[in-house]
Amino acid sequence: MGKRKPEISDDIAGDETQSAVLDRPTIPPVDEAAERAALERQPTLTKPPGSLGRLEDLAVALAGLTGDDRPDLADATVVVAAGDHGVVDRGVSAYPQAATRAMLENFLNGGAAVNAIADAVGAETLVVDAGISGDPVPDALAVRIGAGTNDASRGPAMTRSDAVDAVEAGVRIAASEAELAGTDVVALGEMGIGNTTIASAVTAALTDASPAETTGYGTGIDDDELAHKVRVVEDALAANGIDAGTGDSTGTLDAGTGDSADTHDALDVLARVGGFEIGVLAGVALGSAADRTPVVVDGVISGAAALLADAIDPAVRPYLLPSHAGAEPAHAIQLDALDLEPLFEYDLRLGEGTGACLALPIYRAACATHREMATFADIGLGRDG
Ligand SMILES: Cc1cc2ncn([C@H]3O[C@H](COP(=O)(O)O)[C@@H](O)[C@H]3O)c2cc1C
Ligand SMILES: O=C(O)c1cccnc1
Repeated sequence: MGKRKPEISDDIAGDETQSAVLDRPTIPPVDEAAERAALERQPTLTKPPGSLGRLEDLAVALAGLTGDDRPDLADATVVVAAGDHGVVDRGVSAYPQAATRAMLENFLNGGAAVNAIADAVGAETLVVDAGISGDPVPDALAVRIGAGTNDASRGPAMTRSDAVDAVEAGVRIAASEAELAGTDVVALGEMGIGNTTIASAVTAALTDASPAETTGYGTGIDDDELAHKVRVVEDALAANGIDAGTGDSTGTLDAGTGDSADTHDALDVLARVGGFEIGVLAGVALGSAADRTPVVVDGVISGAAALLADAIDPAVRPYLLPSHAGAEPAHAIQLDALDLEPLFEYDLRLGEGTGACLALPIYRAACATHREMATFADIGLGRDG
């Protein structure tokens, strides 16, 4: 068919299956016995049945996924993964790329919004350099896949082996005693100028939504810039042989690399239109789920990571927990695709893990009521008095 190979890497569209190339542990199914025990405990607690609303459902779900019929989410960590994006060359953000590095340093100094919210809700912050441009930032956990990705609007953002490395780095962070192992709940956060463009492209590649439906204002561009950003997302899909808005792999060849993508292969999508921090967060989600640790999704970028994790292994799905409904249009599309009902809407459009951290007190309260409340038997009260 006269295809040319992608310029960046010949192995990017390799025919290995995802499970064959990714080194990661198996994700266990939900523990039905723990879930049943929690469900049976709920009506014994000193409140009219159902009166704690969704907190009751959350407690039962958390029992099933942690395998503990009285779950406790005492130790929480927000993982803030940073990466840079070549697509910023196309003028898609209101801010310069230098903001990624400056904010990474800000996270390490405790000065960002996510630091303040994590402190307020009692969560640790783990700052990860997944591949920002320039030199490594001292004190960040360095799993640098590269110094920023290539411009996805002109061809693959990274090689397939970079995509595998990014996801595996996240899996290792989840398994590491020094980092996430032993944490009761993980919140996903990120930083990377240009990454709402990338999240929009990933969402259009993995769902049936079009770039016009998945693309939003990000850090605050104007309407003309938004129209341009939509075109850049369209370019990214076209340059990578991804049919926009079909959620399907394409037979149509693009003008750019001449190679068609397999949108059923999440690693291929990550390689072509993704980012290093998004791959690392997908790996954190897969690795945490393998450990029965719930993973709270934040805004549109961690939402893209969650979509990728789910496409790599649908067994991750029960471990993904929603937080807020964000302002970026792709976010609602992602949550819908993952069947996640947001807990609240607070007009957040920041990322970093801020919304995911804000949700932690709700999840903790669901567990605390379930675990700590007295039963009707304890207080000697029956329905009939
Ligand atoms: C100072 C500052 C702090 C941030 N914290 C998160 N983001 C958010 O904005 C970026 C994505 O938006 P876009 O795609 O429009 O560049 C990401 O870094 C995201 O985490 C920030 C952005 C800025 C400028
Ligand atoms: O909704 C988000 O997560 C978001 C929006 C704008 C910029 N960064 C993140």
